[in-house]
Parts: sequence; C-alpha cells; structure tokens
Amino acid sequence: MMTETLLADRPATTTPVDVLTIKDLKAYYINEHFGVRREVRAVDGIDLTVRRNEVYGIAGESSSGKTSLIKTLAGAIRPPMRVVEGSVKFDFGGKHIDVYGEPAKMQAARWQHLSYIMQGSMSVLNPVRRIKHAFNNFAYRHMGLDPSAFRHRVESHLDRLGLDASVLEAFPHQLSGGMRQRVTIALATVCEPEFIIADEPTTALDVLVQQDVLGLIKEVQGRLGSSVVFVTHDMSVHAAITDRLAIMYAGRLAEEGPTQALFDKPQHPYTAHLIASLPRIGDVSTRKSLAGKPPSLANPPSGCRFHPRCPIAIERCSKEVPQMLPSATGGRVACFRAGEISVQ
Ligand SMILES: Nc1ncnc2c1ncn2[C@@H]1O[C@H](COP(=O)(O)OP(=O)(O)OP(=O)(O)O)[C@@H](O)[C@H]1O
Repeated sequence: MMTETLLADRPATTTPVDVLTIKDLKAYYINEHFGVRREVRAVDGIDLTVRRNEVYGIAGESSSGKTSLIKTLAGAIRPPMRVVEGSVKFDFGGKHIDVYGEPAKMQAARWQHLSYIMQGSMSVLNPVRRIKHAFNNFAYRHMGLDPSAFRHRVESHLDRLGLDASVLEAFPHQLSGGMRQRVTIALATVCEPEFIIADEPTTALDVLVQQDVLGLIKEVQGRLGSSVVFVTHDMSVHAAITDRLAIMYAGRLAEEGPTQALFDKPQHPYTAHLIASLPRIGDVSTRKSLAGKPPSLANPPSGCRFHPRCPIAIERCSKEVPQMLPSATGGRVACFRAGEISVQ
C-alpha cells in the first residue's frame, strides 16, 4: 500500500482537548501456583493522552500489550489481570470518570459515551438472532426513546452509513464479512459516543473491504467529533486512518507522535524497523527482518526492553530504562539514541 498517498489525503486535527488521560499505568496478569507468583507485565508504566476528535493509533507486534492496554483503559479487565498502579481518567464533555476510582460510573458510560468495534463481528452479533436484536439489546436502554422513535433513529443511522434498513431483519450469516463489520460500526456508533475503541476491526477483511470499513470509521468519527483509539499491528492501516500514533514494545511505549512525522522521520529504531518492513510498490529488494523475538513479559530484559534486538544499542541501553521524552518531530520517544537510525 502506498502510505505516502494515504497520508497526504488526511486533514489535520486542530482540537487539542484531552478526553482520556492515562498516568503511569501498570496492569499485570498475576498468577500464583503452589506459592510461586508469576507476573506478566503486559502494561508497564504507560502515560498518554487522547484528544477529542482525533484517531489515536496503537501499533506494535503480537504480544506487545496492545489489547491489554485497551482493556485496561476501558475498565474491562478480569482476573488474573490487575491494575497495580496508575490511573485512567476520562473527561466526557465535563463529565469526569476515574475508571479505577469509580467503576460503577464507567459501567454506566458504556455505549452512550464509550463503545467498541472489535475484530470479527460475531462477538457482538448473536448468530441465531436477527441483527435488530443486537440494536435492541445494546443500544435501546441507553437512548431513552420510545420503540418507534428508536427504530426510526436506528434506520436513519444505518442510512447515513450506507446500509439498508433491511439488514435489521437479517441473520448475521446472511451478510458478508464486510457488511457485518459495517453493521457492528453502526451498532457501536448509534448512541453517538464520544469515545470509540477499535480493536483490529479490519484484520480479517480483504484489502478493498478494509478500505471501505476504514473510510466508514473515519467518516463517522468526523461527523460525531468523537475520539477513536485504533489498535492494529498493520502499519499501513495506521497510515491510512490515524492522526497520532503510539508504538508499543513489550508493555511500554517506544514512541508516540503525529502519524505523518512518525512515518517521515521515526525516532526510535523499533519504529524505523516497523516502517522499513512495509512493502513498497516497485521495490523488489528483500526486507531484512529484525533479529530475535519479542521478550517474555514475565521476565523482560533490563534497561530498554528493545536493547537485545536493537541494531544501535549501547551499553547504557541494557542498564537504564529510557524515559519518554519530547522528540525532535513533535512527539515523544524513549531511546538514548533517538533519531540516530534512518529508514532503509
Ligand atoms: N490471561 C492471560 N494470562 C497471562 N498472560 C496473558 C493473558 N492474556 C494475555 N497475556 C500476555 O500478555 C502479553 C500481552 O498480550 P496482548 O494480547 O495484550 O498483546 P497484543 O499486542 O494485543 O497481541 P496481539 O496483537 O497478538 O493480540 C502477552 O505476553 C500475552 O501472552
């Protein structure tokens, strides 16, 4: 995919109002067997903010902690996962919610203020019930409308999203994968939430349907002025849809910044590697893969967790943990040698 073209088409975001603030967040999977405690440090000291009316991407290879982070920020964690430190706070237009201080408030905010678009629509669509039941189950009680006004609202929302009202009478298996994903986007946005979490929503779709679904998410986000946290390992999808991008490695942030700047001039060697491994039209050279594999989060390396795989690591990298500091490209980066590597 030609990331340059996709990036050039994107309008800039101009409203720097924070809707989500995460401070020093640590969330671990903690198991104890026969008195031996095992901690998987999936989210390990994350600070970030998401602004109103932006698409904020979270990238990183498998097991870097992306899903654990979004579960934690949505207050959707279950044992053995536990938040051991830090805070997650939302500001929904003046309505403040401290996710771990006020769990009941967070529960009440679901659908109306915060909703999800998941990978694979079948997690929200019951295979043996018509689509309309999903709307009735999830959205009806949050909207305070009588049944006919609710039906009218759902139908006009579907219409704006290019879906015919007849989908409400269909069973999920009667729709294509792309159509089902459009329905789940409609379901997640019918209450006009301020905050939408999209977890790998296009991963199972083919490229053309993927473009269509991305366009739809961007359009709904723009119309509602919502914030979207968009998680995927696919950097070309981030290039197409996100305004700012965070790169996760082994439970921590490696880099964060405006998506375009991050693609143009990655400051962290891991970001540079992710961008360099994207296929480019006309380039027939073999892409060099990164040596080694992501570390175990039960026993991560000392210092910078990326240092055993980093082509420019120095002694300091194995001893000290680099902090996220302002980067030369208007973002933040956690690297003692920030900016010293170029994309091949
Ligand atoms: N229930 C669990 N118990 C123990 N460890 C877990 C559990 N769920 C996830 N993990 C571990 O937490 C770490 C982060 O996993 P997570 O699913 O958040 O990563 P991810 O970046 O979303 O990966 P993927 O892209 O493959 O979904 C991994 O090491 C994973 O093995």
